[in-house]
Amino acid sequence: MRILADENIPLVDAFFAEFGEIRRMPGRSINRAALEQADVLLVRSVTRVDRELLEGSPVRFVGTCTIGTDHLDIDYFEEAGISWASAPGCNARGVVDYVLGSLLALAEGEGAELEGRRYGVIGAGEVGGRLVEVLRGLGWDVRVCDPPRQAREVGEFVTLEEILAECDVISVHTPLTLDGEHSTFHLLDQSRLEQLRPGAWLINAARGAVVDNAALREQLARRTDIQAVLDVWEGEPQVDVELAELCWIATPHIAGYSLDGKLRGTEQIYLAFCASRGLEPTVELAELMPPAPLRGLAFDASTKPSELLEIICRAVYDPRRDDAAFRRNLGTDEAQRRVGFDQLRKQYPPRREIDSLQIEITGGQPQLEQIVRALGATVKR
Ligand SMILES: NC(=O)c1ccc[n+]([C@@H]2O[C@H](COP(=O)([O-])OP(=O)(O)OC[C@H]3O[C@@H](n4cnc5c(N)ncnc54)[C@H](O)[C@@H]3O)[C@@H](O)[C@H]2O)c1
Ligand SMILES: O=C(O)[C@H](O)[C@H](O)COP(=O)(O)O
Repeated sequence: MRILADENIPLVDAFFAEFGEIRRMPGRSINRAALEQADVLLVRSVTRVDRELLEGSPVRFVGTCTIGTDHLDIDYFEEAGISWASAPGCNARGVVDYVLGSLLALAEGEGAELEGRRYGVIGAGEVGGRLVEVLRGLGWDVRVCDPPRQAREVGEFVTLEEILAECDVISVHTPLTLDGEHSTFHLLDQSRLEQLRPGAWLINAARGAVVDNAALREQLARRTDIQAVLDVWEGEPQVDVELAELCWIATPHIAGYSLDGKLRGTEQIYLAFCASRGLEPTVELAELMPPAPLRGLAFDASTKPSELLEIICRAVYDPRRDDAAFRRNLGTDEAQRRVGFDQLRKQYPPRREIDSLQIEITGGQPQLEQIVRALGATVKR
């Protein structure tokens, strides 16, 4: 079997070498010619995989080691009988850690208290659902807008208009969809952005085009009270420099780039591939995952709740590090900025996830232990 893989898929050899010869390429360079000799195509989000790319090729399995599927033409795969798989939820925790780190940075910069604000989560699936759980676990006031879920389940959902009118912090976690009843292309367009509350914070770590970037740039330029955190950009790797400069945190689509999340993405595609061929999986991620450099932290009962939250989150990940690197790249010329965007992602330093930490609180303290549990970490006894 001939496998063509994006060069940025980690552990591709460990999981796929037993099935045949693996060829690697930059994801943005994968083309029809490269696929003439491929039965299996493994991609990330930067490769558009559709009829134009695949028609006439021997490819019979497409796996994307990502949560998002907006770069795949799934209707075409089904019409052409091509098996496919994505990696739902693989890096959702990394995005939650990114949002927490961004909230801490915003709170510090704006001199605001996080617990006094009202949170609106738009799209409560793998990422948004976990985020809601964490924020509510911290005892914060959270509203959820998810019309597709609302149509299927009983739950406490609100409309997008209510989120805009009532929430001080809005975090967007929908897929990018271009059509259908709940299409999300420019879900936050000019008229909705105009409805942001005074002092609102907007976070988008979903897909760039869910927020109208030009309209957001205009809002941020006009209203100095609102703040934005953007990890994803319309037209990336191209970035609207003026918009990026107006953001509180700006990063090159790395919110979900925890090492754990990336490796789980490869594992999930391996498992899906085995299932599609009726094969018994033989490789286990647990045996390949390197130990985390930071296993645990210890506090005493005098620690303030806000300090505990800040120390735990920042010990694992602080998005200001990625923001600083991203801004250095903004200063280069346009061609270099696009290359730099991809390079920052390709050379991303290993980052682990908050929920792998063991936290000891000597003397016990129920409020502190509740924060640890809300973050998904373990209280060490
Ligand atoms: N920045 C990153 O590194 C990164 C990492 C992981 C995922 N993502 C992106 O985050 C997004 C969410 O991922 P996920 O795994 O949670 O997806 P998911 O499919 O599990 O959840 C998406 C949720 O959005 C809801 N939704 C759909 N249309 C909506 C609408 N119009 N209004 C409100 N809600 C709507 C769905 O019902 C669903 O519950 C995707 O766009 C994904 O590509 C980005
Ligand atoms: O959809 C996802 O899983 C994320 O957006 C993921 O972080 C994308 O990473 P990429 O495939 O672009 O490396």
